[in-house]
Amino acid sequence: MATTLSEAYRNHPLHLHHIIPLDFSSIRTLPESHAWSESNDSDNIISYNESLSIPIIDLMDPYAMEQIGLACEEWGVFQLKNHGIPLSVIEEVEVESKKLFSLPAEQKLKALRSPGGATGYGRARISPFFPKYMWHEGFTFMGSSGDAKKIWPKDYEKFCDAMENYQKQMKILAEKLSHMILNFLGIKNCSSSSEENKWVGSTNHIGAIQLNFYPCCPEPNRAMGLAPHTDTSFLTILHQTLTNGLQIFKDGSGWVPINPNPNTLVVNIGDILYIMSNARFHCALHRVVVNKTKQRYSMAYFYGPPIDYVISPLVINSHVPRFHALTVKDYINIKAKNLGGALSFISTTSKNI
Ligand SMILES: O=C(O)CCC(=O)C(=O)O
Ligand SMILES: [Fe+2]
Repeated sequence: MATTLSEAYRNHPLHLHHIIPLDFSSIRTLPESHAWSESNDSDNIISYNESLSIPIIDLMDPYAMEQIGLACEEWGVFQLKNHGIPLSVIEEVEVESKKLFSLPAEQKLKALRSPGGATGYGRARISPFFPKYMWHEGFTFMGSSGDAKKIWPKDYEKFCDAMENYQKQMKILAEKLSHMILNFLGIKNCSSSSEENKWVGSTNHIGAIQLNFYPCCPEPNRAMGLAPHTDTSFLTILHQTLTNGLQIFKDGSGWVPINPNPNTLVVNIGDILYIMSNARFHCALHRVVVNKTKQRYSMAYFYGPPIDYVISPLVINSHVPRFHALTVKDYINIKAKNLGGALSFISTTSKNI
């Protein structure tokens, strides 16, 4: 699976300086290379406010499907409790991620992502689109992590077991949520749907884990943990440790924090579902800000259709399709070149295509 995703990235290899993270353990002041202008932040951050809170949905609630659908329309993101993933599975992943990121830089670099690769250790893949570097390091894998074996040739088993369990659980949850969301959209009743959505629940899908680490930052107001982006996935399920930082952009309101709640996962829709919903759902633009005294970790699971699947708006009714149909691979290629401009690139009303 990693190979097929790499096929999509191979045409857009990155320079090494966009892959190798800073060795944060030796840094005491914010380097110019990581100093973003102040204006991107404080004015725009909305503090936590009852009327502007991301919905928390109980998966056991009999009306969960409707609540999820409404949250996707209004926010493109929601928090999920009673999700069924055992706490021990999440705790182990947290322990193993912390172990990984606390290793000396030279050990982590043994698993450095290759320039055209999709998996391994490194900066966020969106780095080349921004003038400054992010206060972040990450580790990506799909299926069993061969890269963990490069880091720990003998002791990789605990890490790999924890990650495999987490991935298995995340896949089950992602399938369940995908069925609910497609049902909400009425896709189940659409004549061509059963063929089109066969990837949900099959082994023929893309499932990737992204471990993120945001070290303490000497000048958090001038730094950026993860710059604004949307995920390419169908949907993303995220566990965050108990440090604030994740924010979602809401038109007319600005950046709204998604503060961590114990035993609660964050679910956001990705570009592929946004396209399939014909823009009925909200596009979940998000970013991460950093902290002076608290480290932050997150573990994202990206779920989506296989690379050769044709994505197109499925909710047409009397509406005009707002996007051109294209394969996942072609969309990944367009996004690798355009990032935030990718959706307008495939828009039926834009002049780009
Ligand atoms: O760290 C987070 O909370 C968000 C991570 C994220 O957006 C990503 O990995 O795509
Ligand atoms: Fe993201």
